[in-house]
Amino acid sequence: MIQINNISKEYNGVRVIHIDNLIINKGESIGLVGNNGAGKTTLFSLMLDLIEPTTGEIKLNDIKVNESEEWKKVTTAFIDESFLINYLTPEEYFYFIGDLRGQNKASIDAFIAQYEEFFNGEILGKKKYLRDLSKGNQKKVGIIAALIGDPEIIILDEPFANLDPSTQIRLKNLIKDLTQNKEKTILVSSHDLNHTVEVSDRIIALNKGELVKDIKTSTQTLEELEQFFAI
Ligand SMILES: Nc1ncnc2c1ncn2[C@@H]1O[C@H](COP(=O)(O)OP(=O)(O)OP(=O)(O)O)[C@@H](O)[C@H]1O
Repeated sequence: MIQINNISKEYNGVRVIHIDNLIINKGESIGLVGNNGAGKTTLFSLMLDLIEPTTGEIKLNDIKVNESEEWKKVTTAFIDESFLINYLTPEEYFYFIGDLRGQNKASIDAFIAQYEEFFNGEILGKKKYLRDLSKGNQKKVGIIAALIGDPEIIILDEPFANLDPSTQIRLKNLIKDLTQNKEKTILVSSHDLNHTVEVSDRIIALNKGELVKDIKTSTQTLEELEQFFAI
């Protein structure tokens, strides 16, 4: 469960996000939408204790993220390529993350073998450093590495961006599989309203740092969002 209380962040006196109260329950799959600069990445960064809030607090499974590291045992994220280690190959990076999450090499080999199709023959066994992969392929590595160790809370910032159409479809299926048994809490931000609606059971929209929509996904949601963003 994620609890957000009176969270705000200011830069040089300018408030870029403010959310009074928001609760995300275990098992929910959240799509976070909003125009450029709406505050999506800022919200994720606050949840992951990557930046200090100006006011308020965020709790992941009842743990205040800026007071203890315990939430890291159940939480994972891929925000951007700064989460990667550029001088490692994909395999070395997967083993490194596996090591952090108590997984041995054999279990990582078995884990990454499941994603052969997602990697589309461009990631494994190539002996390329992560810095030399295309942006889309770096993203594929980051997303799959984020899933190592079966974390309960998964935060993905714009996972569809830079991915080719085949991979976008595979990623949608992957997210749907992850959410199916309602054991995981998944937050995905995206500018693609179609994708977001398809993989999320609840949509949260930000506008200029304020929460302006919080709706259960239904057959009308895509149209509602398109109308909202058409203004
Ligand atoms: N370090 C910083 N210093 C000053 N302003 C910042 C800083 N980081 C973010 N901001 C501002 O906070 C606001 C929200 O940015 P954020 O990256 O969270 O938006 P976003 O919704 O993720 O946008 P996008 O869709 O373009 O990725 C923007 O106005 C941005 O310029």
